[in-house]
Amino acid sequence: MSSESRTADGAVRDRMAGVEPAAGVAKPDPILKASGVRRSFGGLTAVDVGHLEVQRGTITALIGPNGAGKSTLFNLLTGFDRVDAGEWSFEGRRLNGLGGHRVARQGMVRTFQLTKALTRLTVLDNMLLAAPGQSGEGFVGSLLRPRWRHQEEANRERAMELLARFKLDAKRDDLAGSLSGGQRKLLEMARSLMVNPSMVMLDEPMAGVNPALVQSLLGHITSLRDEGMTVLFVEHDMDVIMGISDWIVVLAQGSVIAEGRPEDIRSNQEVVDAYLGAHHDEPGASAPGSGEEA
Ligand SMILES: Nc1ncnc2c1ncn2[C@@H]1O[C@H](COP(=O)(O)OP(=O)(O)OP(=O)(O)O)[C@@H](O)[C@H]1O
Repeated sequence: MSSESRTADGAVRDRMAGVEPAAGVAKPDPILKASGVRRSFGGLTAVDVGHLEVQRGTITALIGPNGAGKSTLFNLLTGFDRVDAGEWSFEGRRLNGLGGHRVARQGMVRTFQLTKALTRLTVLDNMLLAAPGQSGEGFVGSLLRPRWRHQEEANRERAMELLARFKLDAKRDDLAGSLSGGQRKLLEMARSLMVNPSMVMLDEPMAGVNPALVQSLLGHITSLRDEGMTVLFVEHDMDVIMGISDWIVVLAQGSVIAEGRPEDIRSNQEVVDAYLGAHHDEPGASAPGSGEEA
């Protein structure tokens, strides 16, 4: 770990010092706040979150058993699904009713459990499609061409920078469909950074990734935090969760049942009973339902 990273870790710990490990607890400087967020599918309540705050500049893990509502909560907060009730704000701005693209423009982006890379486009085109203000070029576009050309050049430069950072620059002209599962995850992460977000939400970034790339992905996630971004991620692998998270939020049956630092969560009997079970002490063990593919 670099000394820069140690400093960032320390800074995060200082900011979280004194925060009670309790479900719904207020944070000193929350970037995201949600209250009373509910979503049902027929008779099933998938999400029912009383209150949740995410501290700026942290890596926060959202964990819980299969069907706990983690992906649904991600979808709701990022404008990919509609709440039945509740409200939430990002950087103090209410996000209710905004669709995914508008949420991303506010600085909060997400990746998907199943990567959304467009397999028949090149790696570079996938990046460019995620660029801000990307709307295709119609008749009006052709009139505005000079201004757009400048924007396009800036987007291309940013895309190449990010591809280099994620070691995908040599693959820029390959079809995204030819990438391995792990490389697609890297592409997904790189794409999400095209809009210069202040918060990234990663839905199972390690699922289906071989162990060598897991290390690389972990390094990238830590770097995002060390550069000041806030990371909220869903993950099943307990080693990853305990090793990388500054804070952990536990969801069960749609509600937050516990929050805290990794050591708080490890010793929380309710969480152990509800989720971790016998798995939490076994090195390399994944929690139930991790669905690991590689
Ligand atoms: N579009 C939908 N229609 C009906 N039920 C849904 C829909 N989306 C999610 N659900 C249900 O809502 C509950 C929460 O699902 P969700 O996918 O959010 O859980 P999760 O915690 O992300 O699970 P996993 O760890 O398996 O990905 C589940 O019971 C699921 O079957």
